[in-house]
Amino acid sequence: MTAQKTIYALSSGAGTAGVAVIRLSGPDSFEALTTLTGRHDFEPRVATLCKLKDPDDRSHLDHALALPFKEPYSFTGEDVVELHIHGGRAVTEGVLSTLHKNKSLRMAEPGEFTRRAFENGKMDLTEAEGLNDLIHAQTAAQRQLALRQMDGALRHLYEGWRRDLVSLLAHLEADIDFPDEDLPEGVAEAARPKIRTLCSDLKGHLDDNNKGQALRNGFTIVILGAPNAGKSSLMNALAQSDVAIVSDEAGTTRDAIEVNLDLGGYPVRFIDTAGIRENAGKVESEGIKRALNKAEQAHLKLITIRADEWPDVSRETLELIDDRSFVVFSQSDKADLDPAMFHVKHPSLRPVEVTTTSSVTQQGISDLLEKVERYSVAQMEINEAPILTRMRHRTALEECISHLERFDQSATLDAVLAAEDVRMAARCLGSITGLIDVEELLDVIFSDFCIGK
Ligand SMILES: Nc1nc2c(c(=O)[nH]1)N(C=O)[C@@H](CNc1ccc(C(=O)N[C@@H](CCC(=O)O)C(=O)O)cc1)CN2
Ligand SMILES: Nc1nc2c(ncn2[C@@H]2O[C@H](COP(=O)(O)OP(=O)(O)OP(=O)(O)O)[C@@H](O)[C@H]2O)c(=O)[nH]1
Ligand SMILES: [Mg+2]
Repeated sequence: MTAQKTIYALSSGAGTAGVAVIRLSGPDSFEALTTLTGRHDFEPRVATLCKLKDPDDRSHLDHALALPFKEPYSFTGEDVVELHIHGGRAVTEGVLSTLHKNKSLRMAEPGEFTRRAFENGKMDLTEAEGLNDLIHAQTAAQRQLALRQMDGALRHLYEGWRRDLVSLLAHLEADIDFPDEDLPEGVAEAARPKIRTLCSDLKGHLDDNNKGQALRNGFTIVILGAPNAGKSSLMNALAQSDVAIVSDEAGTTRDAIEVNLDLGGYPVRFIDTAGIRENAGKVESEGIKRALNKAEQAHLKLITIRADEWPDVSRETLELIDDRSFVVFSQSDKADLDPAMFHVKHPSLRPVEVTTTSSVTQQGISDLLEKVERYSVAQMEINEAPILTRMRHRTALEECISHLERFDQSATLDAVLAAEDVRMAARCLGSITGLIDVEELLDVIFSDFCIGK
């Protein structure tokens, strides 16, 4: 492999801070450190206090800690130098522009350090994705999920399955290449039950109610109902902040408004939407279209119905109520209503809960929040089993299953076809971990990272 160009980037966040870290990786990292300090006496994995200077005019840039790592024992597997500098704008800009003048270096692209770690075998793609998830984790449960994936939970699962397929494939191919040799009868037949078991393991793994994806992306709760039902007021009451505009004018909310909450360590996103009604004007109709669109993506819908208008509920509102909905009788301070009335009037509808709230008196708000938390946590709670977190993995696993299901038919027909199905299935698993040739995938995955990571 040809030596890669040495890259550098600010690895800590933007903005003023006590300390910032600039990271260099590649064959010229140590040389660049010498250029900045005029010193050669650095020891791998030992932090050394040193003065950084611009080699052109000897101007003083910072008093810094330099921490070098000798390849292959570094995050990227290459020579790495970390400069732990003072975190102000002038210092970071000064050091970065000095590095910029060094012709043997270039700025890192987003995710490039991690990409090199992957290319040097420090991690597979699922671990790299876990690392990215860890950096973006907003809640404790998301952090745990990401750390588990970084530790290789998915890598071991998918690699195990792939190894099983590769070993079956070896037998099938031996049978094709040496049909007259003294091999056991019906290799394809013998593989059949194993393939079926694997297929059902894969399906079991996929059949997770999208738990991992919900936990990773946040559990989406959409507040819906007629104009003036009190949706924006409810959202503000739940979030305990004035995120959405409230007014007595019907049709106040047009765009969907989001607020993220941490409920017991689990990420929940509330979305307030435009009131749904017929014969709305042009802008409001667009808002309603967006509301219905959000309703389709919702993990849970809060359907607000004004207590003081009951039992008058529009058809549009009733149609939204399903087994992933709570009915919320809003503005309970205006009318005293028993939640049980809902079932009496609409026995065929099956909302999970029916509650009453008032955004003015706060009646029922904390009770609703508790019910919402219980429901969403139950949908996201994970056990020890490795858990699927991405659409990319789901699609590849589904494709893998389709090849395995085709094997069942091919095995009766033709050993060559059967082997090809197994090979394709193994390839699908390999594309998830990246332990096969997946060059075109890499740009997509790593461009999603931050610079300096
Ligand atoms: N200063 C600093 N802090 C950091 C990082 C970093 O790169 N720099 N990390 C960056 O993400 C995380 C720690 N992850 C790291 C992972 C591997 C290696 C490393 O040097 N690995 C070598 C040696 C392993 C060992 O000593 O056990 C290797 O894998 O060969 C360093 C950091 C979080 N904190
Ligand atoms: N008394 C009382 N008034 C409320 C309550 N909730 C909302 N209101 C009032 O009802 C009116 C409409 O409230 P919003 O929260 O803007 O209603 P909305 O459903 O978001 O309305 P649109 O965005 O137009 O669809 C405002 O005047 C609020 O002050 C409540 O719990 N009690
Ligand atoms: Mg509103």
